[in-house]
Amino acid sequence: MSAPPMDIARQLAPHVKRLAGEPLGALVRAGGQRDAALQWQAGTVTLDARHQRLDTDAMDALFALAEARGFDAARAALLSGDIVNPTEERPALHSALRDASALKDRALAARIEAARARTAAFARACQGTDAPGGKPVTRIINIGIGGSDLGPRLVYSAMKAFRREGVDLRFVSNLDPADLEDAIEGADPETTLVCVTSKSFTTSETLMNARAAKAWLAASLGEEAANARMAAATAAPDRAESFGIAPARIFPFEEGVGGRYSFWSAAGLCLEIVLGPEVFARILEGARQIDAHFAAAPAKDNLPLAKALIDVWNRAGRGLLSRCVAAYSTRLELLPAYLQQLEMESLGKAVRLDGSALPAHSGGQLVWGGKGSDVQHSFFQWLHQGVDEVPVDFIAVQALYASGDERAKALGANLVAQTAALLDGHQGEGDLAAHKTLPGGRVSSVIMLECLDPEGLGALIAVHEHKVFCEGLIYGLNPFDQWGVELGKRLTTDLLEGNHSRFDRASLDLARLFRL
Ligand SMILES: O=P(O)(O)OC[C@H]1O[C@](O)(CO)[C@@H](O)[C@@H]1O
Repeated sequence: MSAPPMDIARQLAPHVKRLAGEPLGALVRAGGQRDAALQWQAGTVTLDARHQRLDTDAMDALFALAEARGFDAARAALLSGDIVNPTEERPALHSALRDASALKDRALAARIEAARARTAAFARACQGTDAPGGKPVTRIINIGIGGSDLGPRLVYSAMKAFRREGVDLRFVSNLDPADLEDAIEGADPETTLVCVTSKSFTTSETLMNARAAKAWLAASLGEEAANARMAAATAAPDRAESFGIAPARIFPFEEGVGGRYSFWSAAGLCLEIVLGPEVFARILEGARQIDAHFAAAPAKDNLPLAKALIDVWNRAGRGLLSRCVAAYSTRLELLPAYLQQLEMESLGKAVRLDGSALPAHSGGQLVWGGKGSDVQHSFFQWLHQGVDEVPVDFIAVQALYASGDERAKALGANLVAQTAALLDGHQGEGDLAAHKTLPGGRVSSVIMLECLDPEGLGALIAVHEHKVFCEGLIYGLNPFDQWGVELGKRLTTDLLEGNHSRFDRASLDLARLFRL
């Protein structure tokens, strides 16, 4: 990561200028080498970027950026467990959680493997009379926020079809008491397990909710039995113990596991219980296959790198701030929210690792989106006829659309229709021609899974994790820290403790209304 900063926009400018004048439809229909150069495959995931305003020369220029930034060495450093998060002096261990064999630090690898065996054993115990309350767990409540919530939430929502019979998982993240009220609805405290998931075990939302959940358990079972139904997943086991959770039910993970990359670790404990260790292992295996592709594929064949470069092209080259993710699958409806944290917390930085400022129109994109085809009836109007161009990532599941169900087939047809409408637009006619015209020329990519099984889900998430790493590398920023979230936490504490001196009048008026 020590390569010097680059003026990405200047290097891409000749290609951006050359391609800006081309009608996108004509560029796409030219076919030839361009077709092959804009499609990638990694295991069961494919990326089709033929609807991007790109050609082979522009792609070559993008791959040259990756080479100039030392892609090969940076990738090796990530996967072998070197310090790739220098502002916190940590490695980034999410790939090692899938397969620790590439780690240089063998003691660390052994710890990761032992931690996995322990969570799997606990998950199995929860299925029978070895469960904390002596009866199989029927309700798991995961209490966590940010990465300690969004990962487990996405995976559970995507993998509902694989959950074990007789057990349900609910999530509590927000401080609104309604979160916990919903999570305990219909639950039997006797057979409920509360998993407190917090890397730091200092996050105030999580700790307050954990206290409230414990009080709910204690109200019907008493203090001791309530404690027995509390488990923790954390990188700070001492703090979890001080909180009152018994060491036997504290499942540690490494400091080098970032919060938004953490569900592969013990932070996925709630998933391992509700899905069973075997299904959880299959999710890891899908991710491991992408890790193997990312590790071995040459730059030009490397799907996560190619996706990163396409996003750099649109952001730094073409100046497009945001990217829309439209997942054409109900099971993947939480993917946009998950990617929002993964990408925006990782790449929402304005300084490079060397402390120099990033130029305008660079750094992470504003990521937003939703579930197709629903979003066609909400914000797609803006994508088709609004003033701004926004690249769209269509997330597709081949086996779903080809399943023979006529609704699923129509869902696939909707996806294809939208990519075509964005590309070609439509020339309106008659008096209202101007209103009925869609300009077209709007870019999109399709990221397709063969099938949304545990392996497919793991692969899809790992592709995005490595993509984010590559973008961080190209921009020269650290995708693994998140200092920007700290100030708000401190100010909240100030308000709750009555330290009002640094607040402005409007803020204090609000504080008074809220009785702070
Ligand atoms: O797991 P923890 O330490 O409770 O943190 C929760 C979340 O808070 C953040 O630190 C900041 O929002 C995220 O990075 C993290 O996922």
